[in-house]
Amino acid sequence: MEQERQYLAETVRLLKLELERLGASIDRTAGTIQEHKEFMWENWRDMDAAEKAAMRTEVNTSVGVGDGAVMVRRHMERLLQSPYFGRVDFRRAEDGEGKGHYIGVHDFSDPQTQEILVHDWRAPVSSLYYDFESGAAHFEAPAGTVRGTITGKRQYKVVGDRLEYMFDSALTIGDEVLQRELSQSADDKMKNIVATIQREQNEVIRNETAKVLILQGVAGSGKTSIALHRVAFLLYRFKDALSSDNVMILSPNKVFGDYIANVLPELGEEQIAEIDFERIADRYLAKVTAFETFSEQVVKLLDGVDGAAAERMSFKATPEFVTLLDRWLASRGDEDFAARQIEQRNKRLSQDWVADAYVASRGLPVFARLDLLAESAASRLRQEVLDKGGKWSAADSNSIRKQVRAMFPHKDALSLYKAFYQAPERKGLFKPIGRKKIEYADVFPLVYTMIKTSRQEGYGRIRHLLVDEMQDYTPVQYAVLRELFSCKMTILGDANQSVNPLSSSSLPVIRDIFPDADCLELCRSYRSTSEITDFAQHVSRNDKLIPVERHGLPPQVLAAADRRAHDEQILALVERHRQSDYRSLGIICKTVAQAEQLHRTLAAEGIDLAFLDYESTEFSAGAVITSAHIAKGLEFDTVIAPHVDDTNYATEIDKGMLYIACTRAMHELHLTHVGPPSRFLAFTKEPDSRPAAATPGTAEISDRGTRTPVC
Ligand SMILES: Nc1ncnc2c1ncn2[C@@H]1O[C@H](COP(=O)(O)OP(=O)(O)OP(=O)(O)O)[C@@H](O)[C@H]1O
Repeated sequence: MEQERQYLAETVRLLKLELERLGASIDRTAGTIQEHKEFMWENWRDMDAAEKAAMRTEVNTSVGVGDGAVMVRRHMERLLQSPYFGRVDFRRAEDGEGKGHYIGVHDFSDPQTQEILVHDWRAPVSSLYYDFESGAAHFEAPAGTVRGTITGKRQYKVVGDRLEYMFDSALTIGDEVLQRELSQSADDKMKNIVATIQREQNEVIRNETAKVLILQGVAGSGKTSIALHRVAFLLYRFKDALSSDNVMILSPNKVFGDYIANVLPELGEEQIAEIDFERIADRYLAKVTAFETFSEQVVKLLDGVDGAAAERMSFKATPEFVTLLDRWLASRGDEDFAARQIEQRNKRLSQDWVADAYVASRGLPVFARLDLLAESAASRLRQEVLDKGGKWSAADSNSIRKQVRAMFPHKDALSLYKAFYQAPERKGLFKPIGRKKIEYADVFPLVYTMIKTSRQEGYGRIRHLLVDEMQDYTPVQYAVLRELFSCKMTILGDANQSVNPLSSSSLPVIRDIFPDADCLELCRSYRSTSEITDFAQHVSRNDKLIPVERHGLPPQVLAAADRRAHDEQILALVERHRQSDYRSLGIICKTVAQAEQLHRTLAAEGIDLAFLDYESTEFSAGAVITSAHIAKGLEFDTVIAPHVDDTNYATEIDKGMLYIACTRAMHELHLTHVGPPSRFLAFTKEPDSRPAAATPGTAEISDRGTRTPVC
């Protein structure tokens, strides 16, 4: 113990010294930059081009050095908050040398001796901590595999220079610390989990080779956390080739983007850019057509769609649809183009010349071929006219472009896409909303048509794309992603949490789209108490799910005589939450409209709640009211699911929403209804299937390691 205290005290002392040194060095660099700038302002006129260029380079170099030092200072400051969280004692087989390796969020070495005092959790040696129990172990160092024996593993909770507790854990990363972490109140934003990453999660984080990695994980298995830790790992591992500017996350909505925004900065990395499918659609369709959004489609679905609309959605949500559209588009260029003579200012290009010129560009998208043909025809005729002393104007080139366009019956990608539905077997499967707006189901088929028929700029600078909520995207959306992002991808989601069963993708379908992908699965669920997980499992069963044992109050399903009594019940639950130690509360309704109405009712009673709808961009901590769709990916200490009446939750889509709402709860779940409860809660009336009552607030800790209480 004394040894541990000394190690911590020495590490903190050196960290503080290093911070001071860095501060002074940053000040000096800032001074140098300022001097250079002043010199430049004063002497700019007298400097020649070479001197100016040299000066600029010098300033840029100083700025680069300063930025680097600022970044290291940030890391040191972060380490000072908690210098390390783990230690692994490893004896190398090669020379029998044994050493304790301390692990924290960043590397830190003694500036004098260069001895590593803390290893970054992403460093090769740190994988020992996550991947092995006591006994034989190995890790991949740059020079090759290092083999040896783990003689001990220890976990710490260090705050500043105080050792709050530590555990010796011979086996996996101790349940004790994990239990403590999971029992805590939800943070305002998603937090990092470096201290308790589990082995199966580490495998996902440290996979360096997959071009595409598909991660299927049950609700609460840490998919999103793990994907963000994976980004941090890749940025560390490939720091020379990859920067945060090259990584992007495709997230379901802006609220979710805000919720996860802290994880990478907490891990010492810059935030990565975020995008959603709506922004992609907007980028390509803004000047083409108005379109229904995903959220509008969800609202429509929850209100109930007719059979024809369901058929249109399902048809466009299959891999076969992509193949069909692809084939049809590929043959348009040859089958629908009719070469004709071009004539301008009494000069002609024969039909054969046109046909040959068009054939020469085979392989390019059809509208690019037409543009190329028009350009070469105009250039040729222009030359002939000018050679004879004539004049050529922009109007002549335009006229040629028109003549060429007239050889292809489709004006643009939209009319081409509409023509796809003129085939008798597809009649009625395209139905615009009014005259100018297309349904959501047509949005990505149209974007795909645009990409396949004309040159479109993609996202070339992105080298790694994270795709969250993979089950909510259709094969044609993946086809669009493949065209726009020719980079590595981490694709994650849960087939059990689809928002729209009519147009979602199952794991096998996604696997077929990326046949070379590495597929990994996370089955342990960490978020909720065993009682809540068991309850949610009765709503929608997933046999693969393994709950992490942690106990709390059984979920309550509360009946109310009428609407007024129902709202009073919610008021009482909100009050109860206020009196508790829990911080965050999510009131999760089926739809945004229901959330809005209840928000108004509760506001009239003086309850202050943050209302999140599709326009919201920020995740507010504390008490929130929203819909299940928007709550996807979020979590709360306490969840209240109002109006779980059978009329409200009756369809498969409703069931999905109920499951999402229940699985957002970490510690407490309450459901309220008027009239008969939803059919999906019928199990609550069968005594045998109810989760066993547990003592509130007790956490079942399986005692794997020896506990050394400190302080
Ligand atoms: N190894 C771990 N140590 C501590 N906490 C963990 C660990 N793994 C996951 N968690 C916690 O479990 C919760 C769920 O994580 P996350 O939101 O990443 O899961 P998810 O699989 O994306 O969930 P969902 O699909 O249900 O939205 C978070 O509170 C996260 O901090």
